[in-house]
Amino acid sequence: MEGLLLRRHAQHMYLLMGGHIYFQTVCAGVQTGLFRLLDREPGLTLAEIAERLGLEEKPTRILLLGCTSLGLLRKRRHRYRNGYLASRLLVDGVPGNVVPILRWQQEINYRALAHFPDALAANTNVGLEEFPGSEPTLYERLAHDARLETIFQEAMESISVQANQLLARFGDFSSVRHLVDVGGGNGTNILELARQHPYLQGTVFDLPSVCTIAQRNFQQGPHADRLGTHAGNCFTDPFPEGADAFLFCHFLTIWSEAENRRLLEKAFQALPSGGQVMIFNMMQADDGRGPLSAALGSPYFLTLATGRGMLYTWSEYEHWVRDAGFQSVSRLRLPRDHGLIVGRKSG
Ligand SMILES: C[S@@+](CC[C@H](N)C(=O)[O-])C[C@H]1O[C@@H](n2cnc3c(N)ncnc32)[C@H](O)[C@@H]1O
Repeated sequence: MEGLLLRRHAQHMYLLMGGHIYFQTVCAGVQTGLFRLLDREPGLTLAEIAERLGLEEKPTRILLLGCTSLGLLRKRRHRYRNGYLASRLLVDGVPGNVVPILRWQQEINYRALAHFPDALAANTNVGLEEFPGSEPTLYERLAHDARLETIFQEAMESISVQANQLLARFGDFSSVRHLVDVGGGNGTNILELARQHPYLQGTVFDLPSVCTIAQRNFQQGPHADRLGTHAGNCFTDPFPEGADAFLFCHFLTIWSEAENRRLLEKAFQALPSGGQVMIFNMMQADDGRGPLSAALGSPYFLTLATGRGMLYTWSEYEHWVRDAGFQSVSRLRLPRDHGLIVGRKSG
């Protein structure tokens, strides 16, 4: 019995200790084009795969062994096919694929997260030293590198695009006329909201280099007349005027409690009576036991993004919203560990 128990724990230990290898195996499957190849031509042999990918047979064997034992490929006799996860999530171009997220993890987060233990000791984002520049946040440093900034924004879009559909579908925007998306990134959220709500006017309030990307996306789309950008720093510049709702979408996870309180108070001051504040992101359970998404997301904010954020609990956000002056605070639980908290400025 004890042997069985130990074996099960040992299996779990493999998962914990081999995480870096698992991750690189998945990335290698994407980067070599293996999953794309098997999507086009399922049932190839080792030799055929090696030949088509332009690799030697031995490294191809290692890659196939890794992907098969991780459940990403299925092997029958001598032939390989994509498993469910690989075919749904790891093939470029398949709707809902996570390839941009993997690219972000690999090119931006991976090396930086090796500094996690140091970040715990220093209580700041020491992982930032992997990126040139002197600015205190990842977002500002990315402005020096257009390639990395695009990788970052595409990953955010990929993360947000599914979640945003939940926001647009379940959030109540019926009384909103002008929504400002604070830290709205490349405009994906507001584009989706504008598509679903024909009377909604939207503004992305983000750093200048990011607003350029959002503006380009708006001009290419069908709602250019209703969408715009406002370049600035949400802490040091005034919030745009004329909004009756401020949305903080995957944004308050970045900052400290004190900074979030400041942002919510600033939103309260800038809103007319009846105006709303909306917080939409992954939520940590009030009992602090998870979910896993919150546990895995939080080290990124400490070690790299700003050194000041994490995935906070529902109750923390609700307290801050109330303390900022909002009333009728409500929470809406959504799939993918997401949630929407809304507060209203009473008239
Ligand atoms: C995690 S991304 C979220 C993007 C978008 N809201 C979404 O849900 O996909 C954070 C965004 O905040 C922006 N940002 C960071 N610091 C900012 C600041 N001080 N003022 C305004 N925007 C900022 C970044 O440029 C980035 O687009």
